[in-house]
Parts: sequence; structure tokens; C-alpha cells
Amino acid sequence: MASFLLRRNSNLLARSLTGNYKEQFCPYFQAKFECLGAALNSLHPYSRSYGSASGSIRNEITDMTCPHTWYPLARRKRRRVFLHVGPTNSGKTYQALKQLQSSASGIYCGPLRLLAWEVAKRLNKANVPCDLITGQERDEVEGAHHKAVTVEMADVSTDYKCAVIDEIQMLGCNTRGYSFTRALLGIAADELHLCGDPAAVPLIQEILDITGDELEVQYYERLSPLVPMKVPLRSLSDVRNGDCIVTFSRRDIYKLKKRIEREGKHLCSVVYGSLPPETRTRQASMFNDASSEFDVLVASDAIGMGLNLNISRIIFSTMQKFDGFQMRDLTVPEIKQIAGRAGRYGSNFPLGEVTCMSGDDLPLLHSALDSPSPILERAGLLPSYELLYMYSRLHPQAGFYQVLEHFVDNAKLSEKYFIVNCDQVLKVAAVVDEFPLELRDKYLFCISPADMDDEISSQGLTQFVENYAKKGLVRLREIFTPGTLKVPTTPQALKDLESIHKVFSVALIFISSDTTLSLLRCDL
Ligand SMILES: Nc1ncnc2c1ncn2[C@@H]1O[C@H](COP(=O)(O)OP(=O)(O)OP(=O)(O)O)[C@@H](O)[C@H]1O
Ligand SMILES: [Mg+2]
Repeated sequence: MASFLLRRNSNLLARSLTGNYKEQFCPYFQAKFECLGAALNSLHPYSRSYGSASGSIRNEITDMTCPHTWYPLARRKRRRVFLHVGPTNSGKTYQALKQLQSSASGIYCGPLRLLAWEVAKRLNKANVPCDLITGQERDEVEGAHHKAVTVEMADVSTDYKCAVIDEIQMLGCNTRGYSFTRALLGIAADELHLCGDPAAVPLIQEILDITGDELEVQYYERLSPLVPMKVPLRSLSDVRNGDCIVTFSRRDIYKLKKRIEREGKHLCSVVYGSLPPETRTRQASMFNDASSEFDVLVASDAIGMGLNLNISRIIFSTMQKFDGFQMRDLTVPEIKQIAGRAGRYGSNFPLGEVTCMSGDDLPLLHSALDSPSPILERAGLLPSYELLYMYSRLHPQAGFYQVLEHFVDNAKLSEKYFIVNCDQVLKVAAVVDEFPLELRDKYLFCISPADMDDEISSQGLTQFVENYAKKGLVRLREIFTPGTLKVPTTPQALKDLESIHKVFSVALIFISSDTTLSLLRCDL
């Protein structure tokens, strides 16, 4: 790994930028550029500074009320959209994938890397060659006309016969929502299948009313029962084959694994968000494989969406999680999604059960499973590079941080949309503004999956940016000394290794991605 090089303006980076550049220079942006050019030319050269540009042009650029016009290729079609909605384990994704599989070309967009992997594996097994593309990997299959991708990698500049967007209710997510909105508005497919929670129906109906697409809603019922238990799990010695214990911190995951394994009856696989994706896949496969000794899973909500694992019973060790700001109760959709992993149709366990480790948590579990998810009101958006570029032309003295912050403050939105939380992007912007970089390089760093709340990851990114700005070249061996990475023997060493992996992931995005500008920060 240490031999990776990143060159400024390398072919790949340039390709990734121009690829997206082309995609976004649609008539909508072209018109705005022309407007902006005329306005700048009409200004006195010395007055072209922050705050002095024409207010009406600024309003024009920050107008995000019609995001559907950003995607001319999709707008040229009248797409046939099928919205598959229903509870978990009701066959929504299965039906959508059947259509994808029988189409001449297509793309599957999912919220989790594990889901994209599951779909690619399934299509390839059915002799439909399918590429797997996520923020960190690109597994290309000869002759493939199908792709399974994490939604951030959805390609809006290619014409497809069929597309699937899974877990479409995520368009309301406060951080990743904009990628789902982009895929919904932008994918140019004759037939588009959306799968998800019924709570998304009214919002999608309203959005697609404006795009002029043809929409059909199909409702589903659960295929096999999910039984909420009346009693909690009394002790870890009652854990049995096929159980999945859910908890949210790495420390608790390993503590539970150790305690269960100490009983001497089971071996546990672990799955959680900051575990590198290949490791997550391997752990999930070991658990799913009936012949392996790993018959119990200890996992966070990284297993919480759409996945088909051989789980018989979900056991919530806690009903609270830290959401980056505070400890809070799990929401109704989160509880239903996680519980819905038990007893998947066609798995080794035709009946699913769900319970908690504490009896005090049972009322919340039962009421959540009985409640509908709250209706979604708005879909997420994020200003594109092109909009920010135009805005920065009006404010040439401003750094990227200021440009983004001001843009978001001044953005005009229709009532169906909101701008997603930009805190992480702004944290990276504050770092990149310290270095002499072009706006598009800064933007690229800002949307990379660097975790600025993690000390090692944020230090790695800073060093990365510094080397890049100085030499236009980054040698990873200058950031990490080769040979110093060891198999971790303590929890802290494991955490550090996961953080280092995040820095390598940023490097990979710069080196291997074609659609870099469309990447979102997290690739779960
Ligand atoms: N008609 C069917 N024939 C055979 N297997 C099916 C059928 N429908 C669904 N399945 C299987 O049932 C399981 C659950 O289906 P699927 O993943 O489509 O559910 P879902 O409604 O998308 O659930 P979630 O909301 O959790 O994503 C999968 O393993 C799928 O392959
Ligand atoms: Mg599904």
C-alpha cells in the first residue's frame, strides 16, 4: 500500500474531474455560467471582491429550487418508475432485482457496501456479469453491462435500461440524503425501481410529479413472521446458534464477543461501521456460512438495512446510541430495520424473533415494531461543485469554507428539499483553506471520506493535503513508514489501525475513482 502515488493532474484524477465536469455542464449550469460571465464583465475590475457582486446573480446561483433540471439526460426520458414499499423482508428488493437481472443494462444503487456486494455476487452467480463499484473498490467483470454500486457512486451520465435505488427513504437522511436525491432525480434509466419504506411514498409522488415521470406504487407484505419476544434474554449463556446481538460501540462489540466466547459454546463474527469493508464482508460471510464455526454475530447498525443474513434472533443489547452529539433512543425506523434482519425468507431460519438484553427496553421495542415510520417531508440536497465554483467567482477573496458556508446560508430551496448537514465538509474545508489549492482540489478533499473527528484520520488528511499542495505528489510512505503496521494486540491498536485504513481510503478515492466528484463522504 505504501507505494501508492497521487500526482496532481494525473490522468486518473483529471479523468475523474472532467468526467463529472461534463456531466454537470448541462444547459441549466451553462445558462447560469453565461449569466455569471456577463455580470462579472459588467462589474468594475476593482469591485470584483467579496460582497460587492451583483445580488441578483448571487440569488440566481444559490437558487436550488429546481434540482430536477440539473440532470438533462434523465429529463429527456419519461421514466417508468416502480416504487416497491412495505415492511422489511417483504421481497421488495427481490422483485426489483428480478427486473434488473432481465434487463440488457442496469445499475443497482444501495446504501451499504455489503448490500452492493450481495447484489453483485447474486447477479454474477446468475450469469449476469456485474461490476462492483464503491468508494473504496472497483471490481470490474469482463463484458458487464450491469453495476452494483453504493449510492454515492451512482452514475448520472450513462443511459441504462433499468436502475434500482434501494432503501430510497434514505433521501431524508440528514447526512447522506443528497446522494439518494441525486440518484432519484438523475439516473437516466427507462425503468427505475425504488425500494423502501411506505413513509417515503408522498414525497416521492410529489417529486416525480414535477419531473413528469410515470409512477406506479406497489405495496408488499412480510414473507415470514417476525415475533417480538415477551421476555428479555436472561443471560449470555442463553445465546444460541443464529443469534445476532446488537450494540453500537466498538468497545461493547468486542466485550460481548469475548463474554459469549468465554462460555465456550459459540464463536462470534463482528460487523461494525469502522471495520474496513473487506473485513466486514469476510465476517458476514463466515457467519452466513452454515459450515463455519462462527455461528453468532455481534454487530452494530451496520447490518441494519436490506441485508440478508442467516439471523434467527435479533437481541438488542441497548436501545440507545451515540449519534455524534448525544446518546439518544433508537428511532422507530432504526428499530424496525435492525429487527427486520431476523428470520429472512429463504434463510436457515423461517421465523424471526427479536428481544432485548434488558426487560426495561421491551416496551420501546414492542411499540416501535407496532408503529409506522413518520412520513418523510423533505429530501436532502448539497450544492454541487459547479454551483460552488460559480459562487466562488463572485467572492474571489473567500476561502472554500466561507464559500460553502455563505452558499448554504443563502440557498433558496423549495419546501420539499433541505440541505444536508455540512459540518464534516466544513471541518475539512478549514484544513484545505490553509493551503494553496484550486477550488476543485479543495472540493475533492472535502467530499472524501476523511473522518475529522478521528485524530489519526484527520492528521493523515492534513499531511496528505500539505504534501499534495507542496509537490503535487503524495507518496504514502511519507505519511506512514512502511513496515510499521502490525497486527493489533490491544483495543487501542485496533482502533488506530482502523483510523489508518480510513486515510488509505482517501488515497484510494483519489487514485481509482472515475466519478470522484459525485462521491459522498461516507461509504458504509
Ligand atoms: N418470490 C421470492 N422467491 C424466493 N425468494 C424470495 C422471494 N421474495 C423474496 N425472496 C427472498 O427473501 C429475502 C427477503 O427479500 P428482500 O431482500 O427482497 O426483502 P426486502 O423487502 O427488500 O427487505 P428489506 O426491507 O429488509 O430490504 C431475500 O433473501 C430474497 O431473496
Ligand atoms: Mg431490501
